[in-house]
Amino acid sequence: MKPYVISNVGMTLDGKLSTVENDTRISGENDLKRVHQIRKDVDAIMVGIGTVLKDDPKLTIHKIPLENNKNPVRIVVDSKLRIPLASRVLNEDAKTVIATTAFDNLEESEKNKRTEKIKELESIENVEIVYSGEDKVDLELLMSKLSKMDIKSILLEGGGTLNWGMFEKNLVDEVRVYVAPKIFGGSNAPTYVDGEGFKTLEESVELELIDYYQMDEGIVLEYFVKKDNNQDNVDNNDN
Ligand SMILES: NC(=O)c1ccc[n+]([C@@H]2O[C@H](COP(=O)([O-])OP(=O)(O)OC[C@H]3O[C@@H](n4cnc5c(N)ncnc54)[C@H](O)[C@@H]3O)[C@@H](O)[C@H]2O)c1
Ligand SMILES: Nc1nc(=O)c(N)c(NC[C@H](O)[C@H](O)[C@H](O)COP(=O)(O)O)[nH]1
Repeated sequence: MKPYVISNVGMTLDGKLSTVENDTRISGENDLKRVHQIRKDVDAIMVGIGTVLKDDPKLTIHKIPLENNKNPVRIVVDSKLRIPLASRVLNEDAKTVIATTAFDNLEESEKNKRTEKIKELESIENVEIVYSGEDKVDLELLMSKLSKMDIKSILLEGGGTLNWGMFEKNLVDEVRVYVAPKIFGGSNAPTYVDGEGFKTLEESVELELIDYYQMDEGIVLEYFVKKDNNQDNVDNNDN
């Protein structure tokens, strides 16, 4: 079994997640409230280390009242443990899982640096480190470990590289995108799904429209990710 994954982004009409200079003012105020409602509905929020380094997000519920809810678990996919200790995502507002990789194949000095960083991270009360794969995080293994940690639903917020990793492994179940009436341009600007890319239509992700509606000055599009049959069988066999 794996957690149910909802991918949500704020995107410009030309598919960008920020400008080339990392201006990320895309969603309007009501859309941010929509995003925080999803945060309230899920067990965890997941981002890649690139997003933490660029945005320093809090990844807590603060645009709508938290009421008696707890903040969702924050998951940062960070294969080389680059996360700065001062990151807001490491504060005491919620539990934080750092998803990283084994590193016994590294040479001595690198190994020592990792061990040092792990000691510093583990000294932070609400931080847990989860190891999956080598070089880059094995996202399928991570999903299975998170499911065993009672994380049954995840809001995947991005960025484009992590979104690619998750789509490539067919780990996304739902897509919700706010499309702003803006054009950022820039072949180097981050897009919704970056990474290697599918080579053929057959390999690509197929979506089934659930709903669409206006929001602020933009429009929200919601889809299910179509799963091919044998993938469903695989999921069932995991039960
Ligand atoms: N507008 C939005 O909704 C939104 C949401 C999130 C991020 N962003 C923007 O996206 C940009 C960050 O995106 P990004 O692509 O640079 O970084 P990212 O946040 O996607 O993090 C990717 C990094 O995660 C690590 N990683 C480890 N294992 C991985 C795996 N198996 N697959 C993929 N990544 C793995 C790697 O270090 C990789 O470089 C920033 O500009 C941020 O503002 C925008
Ligand atoms: N849906 C959405 N619309 C945007 O316009 C935008 N810039 C983000 N960015 C996603 C990123 O993961 C964090 O949502 C923000 O960086 C702010 O996060 P916080 O409020 O600090 O938790 N997400």
